[in-house]
Amino acid sequence: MTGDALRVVGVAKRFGALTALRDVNLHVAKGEVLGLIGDNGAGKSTLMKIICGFHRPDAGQIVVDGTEVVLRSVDHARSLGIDTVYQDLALVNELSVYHNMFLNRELVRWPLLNNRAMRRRAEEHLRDMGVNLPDVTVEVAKLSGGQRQAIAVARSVYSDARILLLDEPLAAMGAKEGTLILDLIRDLKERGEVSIIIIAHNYAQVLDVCDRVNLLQHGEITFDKRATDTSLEELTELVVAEYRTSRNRRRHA
Ligand SMILES: Nc1ncnc2c1ncn2[C@@H]1O[C@H](COP(=O)(O)OP(=O)(O)OP(=O)(O)O)[C@@H](O)[C@H]1O
Repeated sequence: MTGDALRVVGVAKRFGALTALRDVNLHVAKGEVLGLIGDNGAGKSTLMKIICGFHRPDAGQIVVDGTEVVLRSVDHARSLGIDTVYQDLALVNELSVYHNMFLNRELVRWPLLNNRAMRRRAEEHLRDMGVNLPDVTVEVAKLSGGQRQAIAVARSVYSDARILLLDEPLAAMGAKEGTLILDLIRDLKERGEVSIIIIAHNYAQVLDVCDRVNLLQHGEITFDKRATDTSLEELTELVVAEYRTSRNRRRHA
């Protein structure tokens, strides 16, 4: 399909004797938000790690903006605009919000860090993205999980990420914090510049914020529908049916 920011074509990945991904085909259009769901162990994280350059696939292609790429590392993927936001690893807790925003790309007024400029730009960017923090000089450790996640997403967008991978962005978050992240994702969607893949187990939230939903099962995408064409009942039934099948398989093994 033309206009896709990312296409994954026939991707397979084995870990020794275990086949984690068999033949994954997936696409995300520019500005689209795709929800990736699937049972525990279905291979969702493995797929994300391939897309962000951490794992090399054993077969298949990754196509970014219509060009096939061989991702050599996470940094290489990042240089192509693919970035992942992990729940816990995203930020350095001991540093301030604005230092985190500029981590590894600090603004310098030789021979010193240009703290004032970093602080001002961090404030502007966070405000622009609708992330309202009273003070960007505060240590990240003092913020809530939702605020930390929002800063991590804002940082990726600031560093020109065009394909953002969010692995369980709402896990272990209260309703208020989850709302902060969902609002941020909606805001990014409205701007239409960043394509987002979200792994999530909460299907109501997936339907709320995603344009399309893919189900990963037995190392393949077995379901691909627009969020408006499916329902919480259908998604729940798919996963329950999968659970029953695998339980029966285990019983008869
Ligand atoms: N580095 C690894 N070495 C060996 N096996 C692995 C490795 N990473 C993942 N696996 C295996 O690959 C399969 C898919 O794992 P993966 O973490 O991708 O699933 P998942 O869908 O993200 O699961 P969950 O929802 O529980 O996080 C599992 O059987 C897992 O044990």
